[in-house]
Amino acid sequence: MTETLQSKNSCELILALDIEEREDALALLAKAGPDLKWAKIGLQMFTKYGPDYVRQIADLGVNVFLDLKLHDIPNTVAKAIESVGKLPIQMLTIHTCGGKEMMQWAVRAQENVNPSLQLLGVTVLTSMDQSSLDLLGIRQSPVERVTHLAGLAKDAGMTGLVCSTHEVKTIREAHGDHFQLITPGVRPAGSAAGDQKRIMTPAQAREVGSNYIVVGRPIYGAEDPAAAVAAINAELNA
Ligand SMILES: O=c1ccn([C@@H]2O[C@H](COP(=O)(O)O)[C@@H](O)[C@H]2O)c(=O)[nH]1
Repeated sequence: MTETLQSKNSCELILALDIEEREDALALLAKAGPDLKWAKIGLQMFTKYGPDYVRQIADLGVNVFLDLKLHDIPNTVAKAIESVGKLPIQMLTIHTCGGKEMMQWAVRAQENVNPSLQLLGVTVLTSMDQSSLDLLGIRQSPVERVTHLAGLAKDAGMTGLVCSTHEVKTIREAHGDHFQLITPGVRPAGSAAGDQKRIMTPAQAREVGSNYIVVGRPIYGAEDPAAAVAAINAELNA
């Protein structure tokens, strides 16, 4: 599938495939049908099934977001991007808290290996709140921290971020449409938050200006995952 990155006014669903077995993930994608255009492969499935699994998912015709959250010294991150950047993926994550130099090396590696790959900088994980930052000794609120990391990411040449829906407006005010904003921690009304702390519904995410929402458990844990996908898409397109 040839992907087109979203404009500011539209918001698209990415399904997080944090599923135990490869066959179950493939069956879920088959059931979701053409309404689902993006699948996210994270550490759980990539560490178990590797690059061949990425190719298998891409062969189904969905765009692939490889969520490896790379965080290491600049050279190591750049080399990892040179490796996975050759896979049929449209998005890849690194951690912005790896620093400006790490992000600069990452951007250079991405531009060399796959110029159309959207590199995304993870800011403050959506599972964290003020008390999580306090425990780390970070004297900033989540929104202050995300805003600071967004500025660093922009200076390093990054054009995509992973943040929570709670920071989208602030980032848009500061940087306009510079960034593609991908927001996990999205929960349809009535769904369990689980470990997610900074959450909103799909409709609220679209309203604040997210380009993409990432949803996992409320879909693959639902009795009818295809219906859950349809309901979220209906909310995003209302
Ligand atoms: O800040 C972040 C960055 C990444 N994630 C990932 O998104 C999904 C969310 O899954 P749910 O089941 O909908 O909670 C998961 O793969 C995370 O690794 C995130 O949640 N927050």
